[in-house]
Amino acid sequence: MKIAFIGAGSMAEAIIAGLLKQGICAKEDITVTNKQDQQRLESLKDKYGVTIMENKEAAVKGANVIFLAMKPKDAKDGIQAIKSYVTKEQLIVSVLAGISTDVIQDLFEQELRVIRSMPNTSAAIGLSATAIAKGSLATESDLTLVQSLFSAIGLCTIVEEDQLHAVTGVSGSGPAYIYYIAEAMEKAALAQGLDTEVAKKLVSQTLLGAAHMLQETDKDAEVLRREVTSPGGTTQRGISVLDDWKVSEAFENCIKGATERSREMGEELAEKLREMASN
Ligand SMILES: NC(=O)C1=CN([C@@H]2O[C@H](COP(=O)(O)OP(=O)(O)OC[C@H]3O[C@@H](n4cnc5c(N)ncnc54)[C@H](OP(=O)(O)O)[C@@H]3O)[C@@H](O)[C@H]2O)C=CC1
Ligand SMILES: O=C(O)[C@@H]1CCC=N1
Repeated sequence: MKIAFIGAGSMAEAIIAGLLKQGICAKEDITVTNKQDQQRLESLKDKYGVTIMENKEAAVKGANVIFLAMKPKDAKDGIQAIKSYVTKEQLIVSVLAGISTDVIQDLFEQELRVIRSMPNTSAAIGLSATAIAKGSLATESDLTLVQSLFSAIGLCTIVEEDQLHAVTGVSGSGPAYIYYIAEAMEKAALAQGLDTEVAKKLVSQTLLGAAHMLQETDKDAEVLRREVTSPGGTTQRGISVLDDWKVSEAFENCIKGATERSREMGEELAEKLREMASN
């Protein structure tokens, strides 16, 4: 299978790294293009051996699957640059946060099969949490194909398209929340007298162990939390501070805000297109 990436940023790299690491495709079968950053393309070529192209026609020609991996704000220009070379036989896979498959089809101005996805950057090590949804013209077999691609680089589940906004708020952005917690815990560990290296190791291993416990035991997060929390002990004191600072509510608002932002980004582009159509 030949895959073209339109956009060569962190998400494209994470998917490329994952696909190659898992042997899903050969480096010769991956073509990458971007807007202008030649140095970035060269570095992807050096690191992964993929083919890099400035010419957009050459980049998409012969690809079975075309990944749209530019920022949502660049979707219009990015699609504009390739749309006359894309054919109905090619499957479009979008990773664009917030942008609906209908809007993507409108931007291409042709009836294309589009699968919308929301992976995360842990794809780079085969641990993405991805959800996908199919556009109106995509088939069940398109969905199965894309699910198998993403399953090679982590977990991949199928959802209704509208749910991808919430998925973005939870697992698309999710790694950043966890890094935020890691940063905060490391900083706090230093304040309590631990060395930087020791703090980093303990924090990352604690996150890793807790994630494995969530996946490998049948226990809910709440049960696992209670098991750590001895009455009158250290954890209870720590958690009571988190409760006092309303950290749980903060997460509720964090994910709500990110979900809303995904909807807004989709609406901003749709509105722009409506304005252009009416002028
Ligand atoms: N980062 C993440 O954790 C996640 C991101 N996503 C989605 O992935 C997409 C990419 O995000 P991310 O990788 O972080 O973004 P980056 O900013 O890292 O990369 C964006 C890429 O798009 C390229 N680009 C911009 N305009 C065009 C154009 N007109 N034609 C071709 N390529 C273009 C840029 O090229 P140049 O450098 O030359 O301008 C750059 O290579 C976004 O839509 C985001 O919503 C989804 C899940 C997680
Ligand atoms: O922050 C963003 O908009 C993108 C989408 C999910 C993760 N990063």
